[in-house]
Amino acid sequence: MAVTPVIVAIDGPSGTGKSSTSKAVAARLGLGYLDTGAQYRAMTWWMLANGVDVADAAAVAAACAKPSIVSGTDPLAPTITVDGTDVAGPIRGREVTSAVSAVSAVPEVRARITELQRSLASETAAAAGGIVVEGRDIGTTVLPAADVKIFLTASPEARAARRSAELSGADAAGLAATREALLKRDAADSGRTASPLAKAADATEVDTTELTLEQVIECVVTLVEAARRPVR
Ligand SMILES: Nc1ncnc2c1ncn2[C@@H]1O[C@H](COP(=O)(O)OP(=O)(O)OP(=O)(O)O)[C@@H](O)[C@H]1O
Ligand SMILES: Nc1ccn([C@@H]2O[C@H](COP(=O)(O)O)[C@@H](O)[C@H]2O)c(=O)n1
Repeated sequence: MAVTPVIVAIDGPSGTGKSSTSKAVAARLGLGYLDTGAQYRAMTWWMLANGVDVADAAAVAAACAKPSIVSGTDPLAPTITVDGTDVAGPIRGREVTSAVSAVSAVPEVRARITELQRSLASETAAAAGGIVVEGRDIGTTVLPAADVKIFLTASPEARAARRSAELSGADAAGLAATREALLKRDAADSGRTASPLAKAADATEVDTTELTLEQVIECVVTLVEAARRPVR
């Protein structure tokens, strides 16, 4: 049975499992995948690489039209380039992670990246039969007409433990520091004026604290399959 393209928005705070879940759901259902956080990180990487003071919102706004940010939407091999350079590794570094909330709070940055996201989402959805887009404001602002909206949550302790597990040898002090850094970024992302991190009124909230990643993936796949409509 032919089905219409499905648009899936997955939002939530840091470390709730958005990327892992979105990639797996997209791969399982044969859909495209867009990591919008990677786009804000790529913009931040470019600002830092070009000596723009990320605390100066006017300077960030004046420069944000310059970089060419290109995202690949294959969930099995997502890519991100800036002016043709592969930045998938550098955008995960500590310097970018510390600066990204300041850059993403600038309205001109959001306007530019939101436009990129909308056009990529519609092109990819048409070509691949749908797309899973993950971020902070997808269900509220970027794609408010998405067919499925999910808001993932988890306790700060669970999120910090998951992040620390990625770093071998993380101790109790490291865990506490990771927890504080996650909460600081969430507070900045939720507190900004322009398109803050928020649950859309019509999103389904999934608390992943006590769930395995596989259980979260199953839950989202079930919601997406229920929303897919046959072509008339
Ligand atoms: N339900 C789960 N149970 C255990 N570990 C999980 C679960 N979901 C995700 N993880 C692990 O938690 C870590 C963070 O997950 P992920 O990167 O998907 O989160 P995120 O919400 O995309 O984070 P960020 O917003 O910071 O990019 C990863 O190591 C992932 O494997
Ligand atoms: N839709 C989005 C997605 C992300 N951000 C900002 O980017 C930061 C990094 O996101 P990760 O998912 O890679 O951790 C995030 O902290 C936000 O500042 C955003 O504003 N909107």
